[in-house]
Amino acid sequence: MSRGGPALIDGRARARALQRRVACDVVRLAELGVRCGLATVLVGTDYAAGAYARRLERAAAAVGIEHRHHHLPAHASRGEVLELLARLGDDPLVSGILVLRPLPAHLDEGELFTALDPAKDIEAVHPENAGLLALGTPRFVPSTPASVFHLLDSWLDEAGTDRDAWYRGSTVCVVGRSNNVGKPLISLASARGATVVSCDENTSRTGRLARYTSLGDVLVVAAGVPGLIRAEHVAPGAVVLDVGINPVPEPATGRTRLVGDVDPGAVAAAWAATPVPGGVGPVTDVWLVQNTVLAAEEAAKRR
Ligand SMILES: Nc1nc(=O)c2c([nH]1)NC[C@@H]1CN(c3ccc(C(=O)N[C@@H](CCC(=O)O)C(=O)O)cc3)C=[N+]21
Repeated sequence: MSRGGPALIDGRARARALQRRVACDVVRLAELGVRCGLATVLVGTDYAAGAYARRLERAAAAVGIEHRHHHLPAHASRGEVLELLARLGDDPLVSGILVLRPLPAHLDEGELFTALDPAKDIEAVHPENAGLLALGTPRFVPSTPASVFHLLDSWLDEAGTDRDAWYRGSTVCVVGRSNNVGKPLISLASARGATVVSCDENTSRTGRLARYTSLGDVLVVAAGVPGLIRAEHVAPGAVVLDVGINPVPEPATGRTRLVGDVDPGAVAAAWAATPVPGGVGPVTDVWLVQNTVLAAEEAAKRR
């Protein structure tokens, strides 16, 4: 390569390849009389959540599965949301349910997640599914952390590495410890036999972030802080995966632009890195649809 710098891991191309596979699965299941349906639930008007619901709408259509979006007002009561979740749980045409985040402050996220039918909980937020994932025996792998490892696994395969041996000899550093991304990433890295380092905002606040991130042969950043990771945080030859999608205003044009948690200059000495946009993000919607198809297949086996 003449350009220098790291190889870019193309999330859009990998998302398209995954989408083709899922579309074939949908056809195969339809021939067996199995139908797949995704239900998304949005309470209120969060912009990012609404935008993600529209992405999922397109992802569902692209593989030929049903999608129904349920939009409740921001003041919807706990009882109204629970009633909707129960109805979706009973609906045989719904195989997967996604409750968009963030929820309005008056709703208890944990209570709603626990009310989901675990067999339809395609983001693994129900305690049973979160527990299975932590034990290393997941029913569903949640889409964002799954996408990170899908990109990483496929990158290692294309590079001709013995993936299992490589993970066992490597350190994966995860920045961010959210329930939906950081914690499942720790479980997935552990399941591959990697040495795992977990940092959160306290590591950064107390000035120790670079000390730990520079240990990572893999550095995954899911902090939601634009440009948090700079060159001094990245080990030469590392693979860097950026989960951040931060909207920042462009004063020149008056528009907003998406930037990651990794400063573009940070990865100059890395082996490979995911861009934002076009890295982890595009794989997530296809993965979620794949989980919806998997849920339908499992439900059919039980009947
Ligand atoms: N329960 C729940 N699960 C979520 O996963 C969830 C959520 N709630 N609430 C909203 C956020 C937001 N989110 C995005 C995922 C992918 C892109 C994405 O693919 N972005 C493109 C760029 C799109 C553009 O350029 O506008 C990219 O990264 O290349 C964006 C946003 C998932 N979220």
